[in-house]
Amino acid sequence: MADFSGSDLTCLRGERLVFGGLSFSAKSGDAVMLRGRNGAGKSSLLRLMAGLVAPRSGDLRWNGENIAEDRTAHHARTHYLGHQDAIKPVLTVRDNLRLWGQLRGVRDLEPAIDRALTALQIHHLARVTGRYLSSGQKRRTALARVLIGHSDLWLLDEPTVGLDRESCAELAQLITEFRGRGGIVVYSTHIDLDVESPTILDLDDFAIPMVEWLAEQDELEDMAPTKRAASSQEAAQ
Ligand SMILES: Nc1ncnc2c1ncn2[C@@H]1O[C@H](COP(=O)(O)OP(=O)(O)OP(=O)(O)O)[C@@H](O)[C@H]1O
Repeated sequence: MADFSGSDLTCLRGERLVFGGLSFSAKSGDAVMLRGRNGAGKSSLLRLMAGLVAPRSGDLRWNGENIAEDRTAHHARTHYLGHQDAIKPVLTVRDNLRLWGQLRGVRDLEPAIDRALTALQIHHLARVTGRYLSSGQKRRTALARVLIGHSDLWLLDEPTVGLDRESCAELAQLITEFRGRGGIVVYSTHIDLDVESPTILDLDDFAIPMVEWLAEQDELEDMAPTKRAASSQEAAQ
């Protein structure tokens, strides 16, 4: 039984504190749905969960171990699907999937690609190059990547964008099957995806009001001379 949790997370993007005091916990078979207004920090949280950026404070743990301790292990167990489909325009759909599988060191790659193409109903597009795909077909190809190779954690940022109603239903079914195999899925969406009883994490509940953010900036500025004094002392020693 796997356990994925975050405690007291604060996220800084650029110079802006996006959210603070955010905690969550998920176990094998769980689904966590992120929601919140535009800019609330759903993508940012997914990037923290993927280990692509570090939280400003707080930590993320997999089976009790901080994911920052072994990023390679965390990347190996995680499939992260961001906003960008990252489909190479000059490669065919099959070659895109093959490249991805090779990068992840997937064994028995060709049958795995066939299964993913079938699951996403894009087998007929296998020989089409990326540049000729519609946005929905690109999204399905990106989702097919998630099915290639073993993973314990799916992090899906707006997976339904560009998908028609039928594809959304198929995605919900793939999520159900993944959960049935003990996977944990965290996803953001602005539309209703038919996923059974997800835990809902509303990022609006963790927004840091501008006034608090400004106070924090003042604190940081006040701290700066102290830090400078400390580092010049350190240099003198
Ligand atoms: N690369 C970046 N550099 C600086 N600030 C960023 C960056 N990316 C996002 N932000 C800021 O971080 C905040 C959170 O953005 P994020 O994309 O995580 O929100 P979101 O909830 O996913 O939004 P949406 O629903 O519009 O996709 C926003 O205020 C945004 O302007």
